[in-house]
Amino acid sequence: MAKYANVIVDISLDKLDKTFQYLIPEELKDTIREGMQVEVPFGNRSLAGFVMELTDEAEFDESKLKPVTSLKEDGVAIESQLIALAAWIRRNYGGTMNQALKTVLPIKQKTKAVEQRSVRLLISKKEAQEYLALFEAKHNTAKARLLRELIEQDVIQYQVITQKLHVTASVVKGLEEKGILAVESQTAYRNPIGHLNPEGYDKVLNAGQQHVVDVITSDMQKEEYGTYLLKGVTGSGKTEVYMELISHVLREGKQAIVLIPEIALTYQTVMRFYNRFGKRVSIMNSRLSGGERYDQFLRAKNGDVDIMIGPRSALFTPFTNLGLIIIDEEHEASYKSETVPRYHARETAIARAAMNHASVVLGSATPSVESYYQAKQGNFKLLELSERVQKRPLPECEVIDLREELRSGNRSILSTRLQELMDNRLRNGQQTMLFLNRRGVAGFVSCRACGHVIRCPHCDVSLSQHAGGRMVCHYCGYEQPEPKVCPECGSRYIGGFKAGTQKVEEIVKKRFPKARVLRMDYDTTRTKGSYEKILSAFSNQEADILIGTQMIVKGHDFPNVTLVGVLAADMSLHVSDFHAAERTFELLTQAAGRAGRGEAAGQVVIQTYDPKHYAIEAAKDQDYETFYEKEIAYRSMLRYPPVANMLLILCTSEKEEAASQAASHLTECIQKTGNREYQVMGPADASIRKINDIYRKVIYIKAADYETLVELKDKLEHYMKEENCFRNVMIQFDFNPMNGW
Ligand SMILES: Nc1ncnc2c1ncn2[C@@H]1O[C@H](COP(=O)(O)OP(=O)(O)OP(=O)(O)O)[C@@H](O)[C@H]1O
Ligand SMILES: [Zn+2]
Ligand SMILES: [Zn+2]
Repeated sequence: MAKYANVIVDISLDKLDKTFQYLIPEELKDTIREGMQVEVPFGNRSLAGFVMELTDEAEFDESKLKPVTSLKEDGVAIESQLIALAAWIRRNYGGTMNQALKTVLPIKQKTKAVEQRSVRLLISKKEAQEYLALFEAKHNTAKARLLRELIEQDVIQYQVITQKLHVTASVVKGLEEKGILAVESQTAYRNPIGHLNPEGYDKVLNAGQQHVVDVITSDMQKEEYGTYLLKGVTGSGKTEVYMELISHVLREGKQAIVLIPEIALTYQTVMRFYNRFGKRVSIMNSRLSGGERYDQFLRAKNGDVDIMIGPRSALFTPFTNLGLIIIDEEHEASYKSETVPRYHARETAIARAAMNHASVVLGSATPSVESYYQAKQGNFKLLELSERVQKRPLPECEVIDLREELRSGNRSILSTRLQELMDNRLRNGQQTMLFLNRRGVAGFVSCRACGHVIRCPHCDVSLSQHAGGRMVCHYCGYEQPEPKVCPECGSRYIGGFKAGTQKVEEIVKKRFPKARVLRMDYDTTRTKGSYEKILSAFSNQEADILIGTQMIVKGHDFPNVTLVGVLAADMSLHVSDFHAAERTFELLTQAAGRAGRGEAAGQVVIQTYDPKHYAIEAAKDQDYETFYEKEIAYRSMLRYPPVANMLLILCTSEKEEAASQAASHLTECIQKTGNREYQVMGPADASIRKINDIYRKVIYIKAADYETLVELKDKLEHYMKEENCFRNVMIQFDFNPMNGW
C-alpha cells in the first residue's frame, strides 16, 4: 500500500506538471485510489484536489509532508473519472502520468471560448435622455449616437457598436466609467454543425435490427452493462441500430459517444445522426480548431449536447452520465494511438464503460480477429446482421489471376475481364470504383511470373528491402541478400512492386477516353475540404470512375456504384506485420461492400498474384468464419495476438550505438528475470531504421498473459530510472502493436 499521494490542486490551468505530495493517513490507505477527489491543506487554506499518483517514493523529507485531510464523498466529478481513466491508461500502456492526463483531459487546453460582448444601459431612460441632451449640446457626437441607440434597444452587441455605429472602445469605456452603461460578456460556444438543418427521420427497423436493439436494451434494463460485438455485413443497417440504441439511452437521461474513424466521418455520416437528433449532437475531428474542440468538450460537460461523434479522442468527452459507447468500424487500426500513451480506443472504451456503468457496442462487417476472439471466449456478446437491408444481395465476386494475364500477353494493370465490365458500366450510366491497395507497398520483393514473395523463415512475415541489396525481417532481425532470380521458378521478373494511383489514372483515361475520372489519394486530398469535395462529386454522379487508395473503401454509401475493381489485392499481404492477412481480408470485404448498395446488383473483380491465399479466397466468398478459423490457427501456431500478447519496446537515439546498447541491456534484463513466460525476439532494426537522424531499435516480447507484460514494463521502467546508460536514449512501449515498426 502506497505511502504518499501526489495531488494536483488545479486542473483548470496548464499546471498538470505541478503535483504536491501528501502523506496518506492510516485510515485512508485502504480506500484512496488514483483519480479520487481529496481535500488537502494548502498553505493556510484547505483545497480540493485530485490524486494523480500513489507512490512509495518520497519527493521530500517525509517529516515535511502534510497528510491528506479527507476523501471527498462526491468523488464523482467528471474530472475524477477521467483521471482514474488516465491512471488506467498509464498502467496498461506505459508513458508518464502527465502524458496520460493530457490524453484524457483536453479541457485544460489554454484556448479560450469565444466571448460575445454586449453593452447594456444601466441608468433609467429618463436619466439617459438628460445625458443625451448634454452630449448633443457639447457636440460629443459619438457618445450621443451610442446613447440614442441604447435608449431604443437597451442591449447592443459590442461588434455592432464598433462596426456599425463606428463608436470607439475608448468612448464605450468612458461611459462605462461614468456608470451609464455596462459591458457584459457571455461565452458563446462554437458549434461546428450549427449551420446544418435536420431533415427529420422516418426509418423503421427491420426484424434483424430490432432484435439486436432488444437484446442490448433489455440488458440495460437489467442493469447489465456489457460489451457487444455487432457483426453485420456491409449495408446491413448498423448505423440505424446505433441510432435506435442512442435514443434509448437518451430517454434514460444518459449520454452517448460514437467513435467513427476520421476517414469515415463524412458530411453524409454526420447528417444521418443530425437528421435524427438535431442539436443534441456534436462532432469532433482534427479539422476543427483547438478552440472549437475545446468548446465541444465544454458543451458536453455543461449538458448542452448528449451525443458526441468523433474519432479516437472523442472517447474522452466529459459526459457526466455516460450510458453508451459505440465504436463503428471497430477493426480499424486508427483506433490505436500512434503517440505515447499508445492506448487502444476499444480497450480503453471498455475500461471507461466499466467505471461508468455504460455499455459498449463494437460494430463491423469484418470484426478484428481480436474482438471476434473475445466474443468466442465469451467476453463480448456476439450479435449478427447477416443480410443487407431490404434483402439486397451481396455483390458477386470474381478473382482474376494476374499471372495468367501476364502469360496471355496482357501487361496492363487492368485485366481483360475488368475492362469488359467497366465498359459495360460506362454504357449503362453506372459507376465504378477502382481500389489500389497501397498499404505496405514499401519494401517487399515478389516474382511477377509466379507470385512468390520472400519471407522470414522464422517469423513468417515478408522480408523488407533495405539499402545495399539486403533483405531484413522487422521482428527478429534475420537478414539475407536480395535474390537476382526467383528461388521458386527461376524467373528474373523478381523485384519490388511499383504502381501508384496516378499511374492507374493515366492508364484508365487512355483506355476509356470518354469516361469522367476522379482520383482520391493522399495527394489529391491534402487541401482542406478536398476530400469531401471528391466524395460529393462522385456521389452526385459527376464522374463515372473513382480511383483511390483505402480512403475510398470506408463506409461510403454510393447507390449507383455497381462495380468495384481491386487492382492488386495481395499487396497488403506482404507488409512485414502479422496483421497482413487480416488487413487484406478486411480491405477486400469492405471494398466489395461498396458495390450494389442501391437498386441494381453489384459486381466485384479482385485481381491478384496469389488467388489461393486464404484471405483472398475468403474475401471472394465474403466468408468471415472461414477466414477467422485459418487466421486464428496461424496466430496460435506463431503465438501472435490475440492468442498471446505482445509488447514492443522501441529504443531511439541520435547515436546508433547508444540505441543498440540500450536495447541489449533491456534484453539482458528481461532474460535475467528468468521468467520462462517471456519469449524475446530481437533486438533488431525497426522497419524504418532511421527517421530524422534518429536511430530506432526494437525488441518484441510475447507472453500468454497481458498482465505479465505490464509487470515487465513496470520492472523495466524502474530499471531504467536506476541505470544511467539510458540517458541519451528514449524508450517507448507499445502493447499489442498494430503496425509494423
Ligand atoms: N430499416 C431500414 N429501412 C430502410 N432503410 C434502411 C434501414 N436500415 C438501414 N437502411 C438504409 O440502408 C443503407 C445501409 O445502411 P447502413 O449504412 O446503416 O449500413 P451499415 O451496416 O452501417 O453499412 P457499412 O458497414 O457498409 O457501412 C443506408 O442507406 C440506410 O439508410
Ligand atoms: Zn517466381
Ligand atoms: Zn524474423
